[in-house]
Amino acid sequence: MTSVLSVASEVFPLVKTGGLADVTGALPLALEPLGVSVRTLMPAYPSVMAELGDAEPVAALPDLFGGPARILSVHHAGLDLLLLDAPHLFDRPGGPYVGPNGYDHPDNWARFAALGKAAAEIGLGLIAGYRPDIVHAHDWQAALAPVYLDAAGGERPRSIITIHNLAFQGAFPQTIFPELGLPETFWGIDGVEYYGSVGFLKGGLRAADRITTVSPNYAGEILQPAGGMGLDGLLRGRANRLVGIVNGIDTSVWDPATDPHIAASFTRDDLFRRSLNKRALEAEFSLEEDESPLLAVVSRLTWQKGLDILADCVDDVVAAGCRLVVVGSGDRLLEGAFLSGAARHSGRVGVRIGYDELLSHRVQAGADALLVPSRFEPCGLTQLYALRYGCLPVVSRVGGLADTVIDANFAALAASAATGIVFAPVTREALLDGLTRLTRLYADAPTWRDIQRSAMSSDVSWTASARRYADLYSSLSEESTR
Ligand SMILES: Nc1ncnc2c1ncn2[C@@H]1O[C@H](COP(=O)(O)OP(=O)(O)O[C@H]2O[C@H](CO)[C@@H](O)[C@H](O)[C@H]2O)[C@@H](O)[C@H]1O
Repeated sequence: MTSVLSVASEVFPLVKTGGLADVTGALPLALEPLGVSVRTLMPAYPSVMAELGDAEPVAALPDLFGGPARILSVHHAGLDLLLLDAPHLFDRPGGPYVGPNGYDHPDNWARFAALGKAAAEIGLGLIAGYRPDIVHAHDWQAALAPVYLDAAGGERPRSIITIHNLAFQGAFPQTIFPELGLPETFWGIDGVEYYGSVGFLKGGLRAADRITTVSPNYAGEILQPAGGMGLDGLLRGRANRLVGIVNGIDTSVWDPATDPHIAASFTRDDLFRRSLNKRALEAEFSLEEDESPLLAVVSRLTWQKGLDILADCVDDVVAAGCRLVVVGSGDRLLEGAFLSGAARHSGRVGVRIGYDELLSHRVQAGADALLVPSRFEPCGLTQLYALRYGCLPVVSRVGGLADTVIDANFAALAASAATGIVFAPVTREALLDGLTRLTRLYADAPTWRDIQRSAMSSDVSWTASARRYADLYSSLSEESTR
């Protein structure tokens, strides 16, 4: 049995701001039947302590970046959790990364260096009777775990870092370097130094024994200057250590046949029941009730997601006879652009600014198509939920979107393989062209239903990808420490 310590700043269902949490919450469950036992280390934020504060203390770190910390152990939602209880770093209002004023917590460097340091200490035997074979760090917040393991030298677990989003690199001023407690030699190109700053992700990518990212196509894109966000040189140098494994989704949480959060359950064999969800969604967003295509967005509203391009097209979408619902939050200008679109087109466009997990289920169940015009997308999960719910994804041909959606071109339609619309490049013209193709297909009801059935038959589960992680873990744990 391979033993893995997974390290992340967010884990579904406890704390989620995006797709990272879905992955760190679901992957351990998919690995268990494959003989991989995963313990997950995450910060004990106030909401986590409120729910699980009576967890059992299993280790102490008397001085972790300016205060005492404990490691608590608890089982929750099928996960074997280790909580990093460090009140001086995590017991405060706000979100995991941002304070109530909307700005990053000023000591984020210490908060997440502490997460990496605690992970390394656990990897090296801090908890009596527990010594993982692998420490698997997710994104910049956990990226110092491989660095501290590397710095410790000697016998140590193997390390993996997974890039969920290269845009967030955890860069901090050089002045914090002495506080990290790393050897002087780690200030340099082979350590955490990145153009004169401390780069958490950069350090993790340098130190980890393996690097993974969340789709094969994105693994290729980040080796190019256009997709590498300044790290492509380093990544090219380590390309033989890099692998792309496409994300899955938790198909028990996202199952239209049993979903308790939608108006009417349905399967690929009784798709007519789906229209009850469409009616419910129209009512919820005060939209006119009709049979025109109902398009949807569920997303962080950011440049990455290309939603400024969609915001520019709202009038065209309505002119083409479609309706649109948008659920999301983020960039204030984008929020305003969609809200003003809704004000201009009352009854045709509905917008909900905010984050609402259950509403996202109702949208996937009721909308006809989900729009994901991302400029870059390491994998993307919403298009996977959409496939599962017969809500046809309209995606740009980038990253994991290109790996997971089969465009309804002539050949794919003839082979009954199409599962959505894929457009390129990421421009207003190409998006509108994709939407024109969509409305034509929608008008042809039998073809539309065929595509929905193919979409719903796509394997979006974790099964195949969990196997790939299990194989990676077992081959890596057999390698000896450098
Ligand atoms: N307003 C809202 N209300 C409710 N739910 C909302 C919401 N806004 C977003 N969500 C949910 O948040 C998640 C977003 O996941 P994505 O994978 O699509 O993107 P994200 O950029 O966060 O993740 C990063 O990490 C993941 C995981 O590896 C990669 O798939 C992705 O490409 C990468 O950018 C989905 O579960 C979605 O339903």
